[in-house]
Amino acid sequence: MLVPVNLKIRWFLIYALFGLALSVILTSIVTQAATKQIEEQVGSSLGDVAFQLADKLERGMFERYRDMQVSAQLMRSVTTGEDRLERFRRLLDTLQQSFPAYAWIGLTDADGKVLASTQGLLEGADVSQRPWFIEAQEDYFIGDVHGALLLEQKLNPNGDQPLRFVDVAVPIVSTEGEFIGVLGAHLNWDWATELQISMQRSLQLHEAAEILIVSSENSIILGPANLLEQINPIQLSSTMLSDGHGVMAWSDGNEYLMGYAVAKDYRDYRGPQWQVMVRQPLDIAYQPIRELRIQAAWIGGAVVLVFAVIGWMTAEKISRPLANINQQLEREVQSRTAQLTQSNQRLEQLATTDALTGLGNRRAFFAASSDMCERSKRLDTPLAVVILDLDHFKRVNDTYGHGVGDEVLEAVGELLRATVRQIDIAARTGGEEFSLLLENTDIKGAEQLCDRIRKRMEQLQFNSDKELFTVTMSIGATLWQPDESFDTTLERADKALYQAKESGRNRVVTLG
Ligand SMILES: Nc1nc2c(ncn2[C@@H]2O[C@H](COP(=O)(O)OP(=O)(O)OP(=O)(O)O)[C@@H](O)[C@H]2O)c(=O)[nH]1
Repeated sequence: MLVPVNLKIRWFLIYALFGLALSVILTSIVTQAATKQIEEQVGSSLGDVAFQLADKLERGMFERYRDMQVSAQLMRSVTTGEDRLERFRRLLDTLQQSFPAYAWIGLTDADGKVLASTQGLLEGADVSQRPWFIEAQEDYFIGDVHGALLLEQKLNPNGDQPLRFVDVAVPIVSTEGEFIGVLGAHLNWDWATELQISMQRSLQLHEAAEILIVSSENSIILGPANLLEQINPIQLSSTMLSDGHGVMAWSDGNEYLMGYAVAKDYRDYRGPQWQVMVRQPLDIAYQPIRELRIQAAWIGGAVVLVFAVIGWMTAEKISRPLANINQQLEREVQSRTAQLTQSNQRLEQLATTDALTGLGNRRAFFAASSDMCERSKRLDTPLAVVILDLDHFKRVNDTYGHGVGDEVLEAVGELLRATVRQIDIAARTGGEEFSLLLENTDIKGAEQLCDRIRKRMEQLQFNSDKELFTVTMSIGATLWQPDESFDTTLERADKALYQAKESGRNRVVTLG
């Protein structure tokens, strides 16, 4: 037996949907976990690079600050001697050679006049209005990135890119505690660029990752050319101010996975507080997740397929017995319905049939009368109503016994059945009383038929133990009038019957 197709499809779909839901949930869990992991791993890797660069920058600046401090110590102890300035110049040159990023180192007097400098550059110049000189009169000074016009002309007369510098300056105070000058250095900012390039190598695995250095005034002092000098749009919250990583939206509308670090101070030394940011576009950082999603989609598709196939096969197994039961039930219901219909028909027949003669009973007669009156009216055809009553039937019973009487009644039933048409109604409406409804029959036709019945009855011979005998019947007939009730018609038929009895029995009387 075949399993119904829609049941299989339903089962198939339920399993497929279940598989789909399962793979969607699993994919979402896996990709969420992977996203977190990538954020954590890539973010901390970017953060590490930021931290290392911040540390290198800060350490570099700290070392320059120490260079200046040590040199200043040396210089303050050398206050005499004609070649004093020449010795200072040599010291500064040596210092410059020890660290090539020194673009210029100079010693000023207390009024800001350059006394000695590397390669004698700007000697005699007045730098009293320069921030590094002004600030360094009080305490050491670490300046942010800036250009320097005079130095630029000397050091880079044909350069395409303007030079940028950071300043380190310390006051020189005599042993008596008197301020006698400033030792200042301009550090070529290319130094930081080199550090940045060297760190960039650590980012090889992070495609499109960029390093940015932000000044204490929140301006981008190192990074991609299009971002230089711009204000850093990322507002690090107070909880982020130290080192860390996270996903952040940039002012270009893109999101970046970003590691960041702020250069740390050393003991009493306070550096320039540069902030290093290492950022990778989020869509590139999340590339592995996209790949994972594609893989998960393939696996999910396979899971859905497997589930669907299981569903299809299970449907065979589960639905076959169900279908069997269903069919059995259907057969059972059909058979029970047929039995019930038969029983109902039988009951209906019993309720409307006279058991002795097999003709319709009184109930059937009246039920049929309303239909026939209706049809007669509609078709405008006459309807004859006849009442037949056996004559002296009491005598038959009394003389030959009730059983013989019944046989007579049965014979009347057969006679009537055989005489009337299929469309007519013959019923036993009383003990020895019968009635007919004759469709499309006028009073003349009714009279002829009744007389035929009467004659046949008269001729029927009955056999009792004692003798042969005959029974006659009296018949009253009339027509149903469309404007009258059926009871009125019956009363008229009964009246005709009465007249037949009164006028000698074994006759037919018709009324109207
Ligand atoms: N055998 C038999 N007799 C029945 C049955 N039903 C009624 N009878 C009898 O029919 C008789 C009817 O008698 P009455 O009403 O006096 O009428 P009648 O003897 O036919 O006289 P008229 O009708 O005046 O000719 C009664 O004796 C009833 O017992 C039946 O089913 N079987």
